[in-house]
Amino acid sequence: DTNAMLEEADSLRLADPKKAKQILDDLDRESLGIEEQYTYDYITIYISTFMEQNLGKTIKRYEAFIKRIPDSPAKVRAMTSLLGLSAYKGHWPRSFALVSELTSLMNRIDAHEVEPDAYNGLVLFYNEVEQPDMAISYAQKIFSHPAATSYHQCIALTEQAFNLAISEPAKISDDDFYDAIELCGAVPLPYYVAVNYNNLLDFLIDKQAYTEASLIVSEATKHVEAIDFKYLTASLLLIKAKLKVAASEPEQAKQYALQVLEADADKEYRESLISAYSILANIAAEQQQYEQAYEYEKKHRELSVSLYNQKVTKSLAIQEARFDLQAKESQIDLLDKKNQLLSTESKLVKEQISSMLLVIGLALLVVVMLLFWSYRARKTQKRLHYLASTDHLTGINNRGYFSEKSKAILTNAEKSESSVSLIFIDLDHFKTINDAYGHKVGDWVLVKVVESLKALTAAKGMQIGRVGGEEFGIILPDTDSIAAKDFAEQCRETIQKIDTFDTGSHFQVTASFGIADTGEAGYNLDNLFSAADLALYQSKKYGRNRVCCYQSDKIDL
Ligand SMILES: Nc1nc2c(ncn2[C@@H]2O[C@H](COP(=O)(O)OP(=O)(O)OP(=O)(O)O)[C@@H](O)[C@H]2O)c(=O)[nH]1
Repeated sequence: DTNAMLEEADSLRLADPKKAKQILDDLDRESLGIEEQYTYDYITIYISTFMEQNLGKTIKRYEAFIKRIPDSPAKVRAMTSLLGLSAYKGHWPRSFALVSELTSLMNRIDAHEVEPDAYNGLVLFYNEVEQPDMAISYAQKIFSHPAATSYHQCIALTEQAFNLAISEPAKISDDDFYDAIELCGAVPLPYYVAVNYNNLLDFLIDKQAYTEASLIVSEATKHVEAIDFKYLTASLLLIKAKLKVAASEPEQAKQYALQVLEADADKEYRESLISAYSILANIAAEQQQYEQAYEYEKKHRELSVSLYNQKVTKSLAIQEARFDLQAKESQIDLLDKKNQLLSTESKLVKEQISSMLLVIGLALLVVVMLLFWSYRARKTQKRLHYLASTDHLTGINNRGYFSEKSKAILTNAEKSESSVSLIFIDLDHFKTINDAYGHKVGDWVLVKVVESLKALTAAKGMQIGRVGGEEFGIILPDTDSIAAKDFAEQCRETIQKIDTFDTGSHFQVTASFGIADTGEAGYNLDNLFSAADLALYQSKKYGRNRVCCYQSDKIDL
């Protein structure tokens, strides 16, 4: 199973890099999933750190890898390893930038499984740059992290105890170190067990608990010797020397101090050396070996100055890197704020536009509604006018409106001194039709008569109206009674020809006509109406179905 092989290589990468490499070589990288390929590449670079012993090259590989791959857990791991190497190399600007990139990457993605590794990396980094508070805060993230193993917990406990001993010694006790020793022993991480013993001894000596310290020295020696790491050996020897000084055993103190010088012949761990020279100088002075004391004191001073310079250089570089990063971050912050401002502004503009559109929309709606209302009002007005002016049954003007129109025609005619004629038409024996065939047939006759009259009056400027139940009027502009009489005859004949077949009965429809013109009756409407009425009366009187004209002296038959 390729994934199981990859996991095995991963777990062996620190303990047995050669074996891990062997496993990777046996693996077909292309057969892995994309995330697994990233892990494969990460382990390859990680192993190369040990195999090639060329940190510069490894760092370049990590940088290229980080650039190449997308946000992923493997990227978190690579950045964590790179952070360790960069700090070790004293590349402070890059280290601080990496810390910020790493923490933001972890916020962006779900890197749950690899987070404890990253936190460990951050703890060690803040240790290195002497920011104990930050180291402690990341250690605490590990304690509560569900993916943290006892490996992570061991490192976190060790670093927390170490940093608390520096920043807040009142807050911790021997137990904190013993907890770390127990946990690291169970993993097992013998290196960290030894580190914790040394740290505990330093802590005890700092608070002058010499007896307590003496009791665990032999146990500590066992663990430190098992590791065989120069730095640890030198610090433990120094601890022993300090204890002998405290126990007023200068000869033994001197022996241990001299062993420190031997253990760190390359002068790599100057802090132990400096303290050892200081102890040696004091003892020599007490023993009145002043020349010797002077020599030790000289070495002590030299190393102190050199360490001090080294520390100052490092601290300055760290400060500068932190300052640069802060400056960059505040620049980015400023840019962010500017962008936020811009986006708020554009949002505001958008909102203004949309509220303007809303206002325009509302205005349009109001206009449309007003138009609609006025349209409705006009329609209603028209309808009311129609209802007020029209006869329901026949659809022609009713008496009132017919009179109005006639009046207007007369007024105009009077101005132009032209003739106007009025014809009154009254159906004959209509009551008999109603009585004999029913009211509905009577209605049918009325409609039929109007239809025939309308056909005759159409397009001649004449107006027709229903002036009574079975009585109609026609007003004829520019027409004298002679022409009107001809027209009336036409009407009379048309009515007479109405075929009542559709009613289911056969009967004759006739009408009587009365005509008056302005030449005889004048332009007064009432007079004209009365004159036409009179002529109509004459038609009825002389046998119906005929046309009579009004003449001021006589009625023309
Ligand atoms: N079916 C119907 N009958 C109507 C309508 N309006 C009036 N009438 C009838 O018309 C008849 C008019 O009768 P009269 O005034 O006595 O006149 P006539 O029977 O036509 O006799 P003459 O006019 O003398 O020839 C009445 O019976 C009215 O009820 C209507 O809208 N429909």
